[in-house]
Amino acid sequence: MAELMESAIVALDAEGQILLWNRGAERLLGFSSEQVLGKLCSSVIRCRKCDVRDSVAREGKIDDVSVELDHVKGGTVRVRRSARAFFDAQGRFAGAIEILRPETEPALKGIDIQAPNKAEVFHGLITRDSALKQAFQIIRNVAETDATVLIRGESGTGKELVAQALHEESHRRSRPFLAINCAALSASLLESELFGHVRGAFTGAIKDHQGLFKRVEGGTLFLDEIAELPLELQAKLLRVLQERTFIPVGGDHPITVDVRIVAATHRSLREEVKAGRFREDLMYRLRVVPIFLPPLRARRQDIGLLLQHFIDRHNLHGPRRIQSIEPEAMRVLLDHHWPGNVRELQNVVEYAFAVGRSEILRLEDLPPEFREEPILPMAAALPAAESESDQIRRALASAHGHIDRAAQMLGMSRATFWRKRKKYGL
Ligand SMILES: Nc1ncnc2c1ncn2[C@@H]1O[C@H](COP(=O)(O)OP(=O)(O)OP(=O)(O)O)[C@@H](O)[C@H]1O
Repeated sequence: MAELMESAIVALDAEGQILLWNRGAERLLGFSSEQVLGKLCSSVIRCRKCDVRDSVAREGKIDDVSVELDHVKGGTVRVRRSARAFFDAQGRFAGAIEILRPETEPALKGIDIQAPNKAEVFHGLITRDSALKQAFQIIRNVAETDATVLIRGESGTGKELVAQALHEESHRRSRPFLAINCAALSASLLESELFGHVRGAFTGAIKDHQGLFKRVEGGTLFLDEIAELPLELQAKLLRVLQERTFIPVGGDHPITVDVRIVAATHRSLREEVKAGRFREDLMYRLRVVPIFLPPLRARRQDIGLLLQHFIDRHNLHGPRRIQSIEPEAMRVLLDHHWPGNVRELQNVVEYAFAVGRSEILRLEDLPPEFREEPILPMAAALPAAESESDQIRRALASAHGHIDRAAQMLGMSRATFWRKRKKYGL
């Protein structure tokens, strides 16, 4: 208890007005309670890039998020912020209580994040899995460097969240984080999107267009599905990595940029190099620090944890509450192959909330593929009335997450299949 009294504790209402400011907060940031009570937190401690309150309202809590706050003497203090929301009688977000710890202090007692099988929360990623916890540690270690990071993992394993975590943990956190999917655009559009173009570079280029590399200056650029980057653009990316310069489409002089690249792939780049589709020199440049995210089926202990997490989130906001999971439904969920990983699990919970009516999550509240194992040899075998999203879901389940095979089953190109999957959140 004495320790809690020493911690910096702050309470805010839904608008961000400061309701409570204890002695610990006075010591940490230098402002007296008289100076801050009743004022807007954004005008006093001016959190850098602080969307923390939005997250608390949405998620009900945040754990150990790194933020930068103003100190009374000028300058800033980097703190780790944990918060719990409180709600009014109608269930509306009414404010939050926060605990702030200086960045250098060890984690809160009682949250022993290193112990095996204990859940660890890291920038929105939750896990009990030791391989994923190791990945978090690598992220913490390399975040402050400018080393290029290559994240490998199946779709829905949290690659984009990891890239964001790297950005948030790095000195670039107050600069932009931008992401692009290299599989979603044609080569020429992708080139223009990445590097920009000058007026008159091609028909329709009526004015200069700033590319992502320029817009992200000082920050982090996340290149998802990097294995799909066309060969001609690979040379251009290599140049950015080696010389920190690029030439916009149609331009005639190089532009210098300071950008950290984080790339991700669900394929082995080594295999792509062997097949002649990816430049070996670029692979080495990109995978200075490789981070592997295991699929959900390889970390079964996370299934229950994530189910609970997503159910809690819905319980907090929606009209319906789920208090327990029927044993048969739980068995099916634990046995599932999870080709779409955490994203798929998130969607299954959403489906169950939309379809079910009781406080118990039952087998019949799960999507159809959980009730009968799908056998899907060809697109022709699909029931005519099935929606496109259901077709994609079934194809993915049948192909055990193999994107190429699933796309082939539905007679789609990889890129089209990918786009549709993203559209339906599968
Ligand atoms: N460990 C985790 N804990 C909580 N949520 C997670 C976790 N991993 C992923 N998610 C959630 O799952 C969804 C998919 O994550 P994300 O977009 O980062 O995956 P991805 O690997 O980048 O997928 P894709 O390759 O298909 O773009 C997001 O809503 C994310 O918040």
